[in-house]
Amino acid sequence: MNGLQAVITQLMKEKRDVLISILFGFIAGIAAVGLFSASGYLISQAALGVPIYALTIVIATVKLLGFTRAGSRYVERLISHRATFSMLKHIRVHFFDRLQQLSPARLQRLKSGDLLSRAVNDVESLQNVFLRVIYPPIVLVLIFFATILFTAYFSVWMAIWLIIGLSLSLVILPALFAWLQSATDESTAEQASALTAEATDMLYGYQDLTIHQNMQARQDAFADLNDDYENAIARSRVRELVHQVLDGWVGFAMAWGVLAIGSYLSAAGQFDAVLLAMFMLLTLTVFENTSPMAAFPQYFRDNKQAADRLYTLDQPDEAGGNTLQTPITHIDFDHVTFTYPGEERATLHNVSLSVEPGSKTAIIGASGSGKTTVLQLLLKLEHVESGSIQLNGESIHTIQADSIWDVSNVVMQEDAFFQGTIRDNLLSDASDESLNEALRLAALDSFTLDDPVYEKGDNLSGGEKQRLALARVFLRDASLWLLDEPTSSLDRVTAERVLHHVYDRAQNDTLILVSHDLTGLDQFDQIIVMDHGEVVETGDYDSLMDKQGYLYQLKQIEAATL
Ligand SMILES: Nc1ncnc2c1ncn2[C@@H]1O[C@H](COP(=O)(O)OP(=O)(O)OP(=O)(O)O)[C@@H](O)[C@H]1O
Repeated sequence: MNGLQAVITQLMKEKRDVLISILFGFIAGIAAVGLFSASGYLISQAALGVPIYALTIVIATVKLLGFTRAGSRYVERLISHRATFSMLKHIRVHFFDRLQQLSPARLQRLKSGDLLSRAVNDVESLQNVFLRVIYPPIVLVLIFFATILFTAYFSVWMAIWLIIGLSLSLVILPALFAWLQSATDESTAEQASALTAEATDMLYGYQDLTIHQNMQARQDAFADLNDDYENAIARSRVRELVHQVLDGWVGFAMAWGVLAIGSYLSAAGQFDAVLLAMFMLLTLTVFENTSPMAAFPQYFRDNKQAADRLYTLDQPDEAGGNTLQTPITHIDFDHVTFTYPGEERATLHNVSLSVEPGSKTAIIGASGSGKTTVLQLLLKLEHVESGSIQLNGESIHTIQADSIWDVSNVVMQEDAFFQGTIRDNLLSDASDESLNEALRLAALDSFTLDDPVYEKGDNLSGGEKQRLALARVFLRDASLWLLDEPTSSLDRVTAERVLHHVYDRAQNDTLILVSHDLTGLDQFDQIIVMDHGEVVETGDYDSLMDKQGYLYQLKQIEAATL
């Protein structure tokens, strides 16, 4: 299902309102046509000196049509806007529902500004889907259809002439302008989104941009984007105006044509000349209704793109799978190759490794060698491209991601912190006593549970954030520990103290630690050395040192630089 179809599905939840507004839109439009036609007839008859009492019915009809037009227009506006706002509510609920189901990796990849733009601008712009894209052509076709039937009763030639005008106004001009638009520039929705993403980036990076004296360059880039956006809006408005003017000309040409056909036919005795004014005004009024079509191509395109952008999130992530019934014991990577979406270069090549139950594994290697990526694949934050990962002998594809998270104690390099208190950020409903104990184990005993935490943990140091993340895992009761450089910002004494507690708690559990630190590796059952996305060495500390391979060389370099 494409985006627009998905939006229409949400709109159809308000089917009753949609049908009522189309009905009243039609009544209002046809009443206007009737009003002006009857007025034209009245003028002709009055000019011919017909006594006023003979025109009472026509005068009453004109008045009635006037009231009908105003009343129907009011009902149509009320109901069509109610349908639109209800549709927006359904779209918002659906969007946030979908957002919650996205995998963290996919959510991470959406730039925050872009996401904001989808949630606000794209949803807002979809208010035009019914009011400016679906509703006008339907109502216009109905009005034209009724008018042409009425006209055909008096003159087939005039009806054919109106059909030509209808095709011009409803099909040819909108198609021409839609084509012109698609040939010239990208949609304003995309430009608005780029602008919001840039503004969000500038806001978040304000401090760094100022320190690195790069603010001016970013402001210039922002101003350029803003200019592009304003120019795109201006261009689309100009196109809309030109379309409107051409549409008006079509209306006038049609009215003159009707006059010419009517005059010719009445000279030939096939048409009553007293009806000429009526058909002139009928034509002018019916074509006046086509003015919303001038904005149709722009709205159609922008709404289609907004709907597509919003509903790309509807493409499901990999299907759920089974729940893990037992804690993870065996972990096996078999010739795993992985490339991040959108990247050309593979990050992991042919990685094979095995982790035994209850063992302690260290993954070491140069920065960028793919250590974190191994953990991300293991946590199903990213999906394996070729090769396989087996947990307890079962393919990771068939296991639900949250059932892996359930049995894991995870500290990643950048954990998220929230505005609130230390207690809130421990993400646990354990007793205060347990929370304080976790803080103590993480060497954060100088903090109280009620100490404030700012947005994104801005009032915490790098090391405090790491310790808070460790305190979170001390509060969990999982048997697989996945720690990605959990103490890299801590001084050596504090790091050793905290890690001591980790090893103590993980005594009988399986632990994988990603680290740059080459000290203490002899405590591990297995060391995996990675380089450029490959596993270059695996073994325990003594065997790797005896082998005098990568680890040995790294130790030599470390010794030489100390
Ligand atoms: N989300 C991402 N999108 C694209 N490329 C990525 C992404 N995350 C990491 N990479 C790239 O993948 C490679 C491996 O990254 P990874 O974080 O796994 O390395 P690492 O060994 O953990 O590095 P470090 O020790 O510096 O944390 C790097 O070249 C990095 O640029």
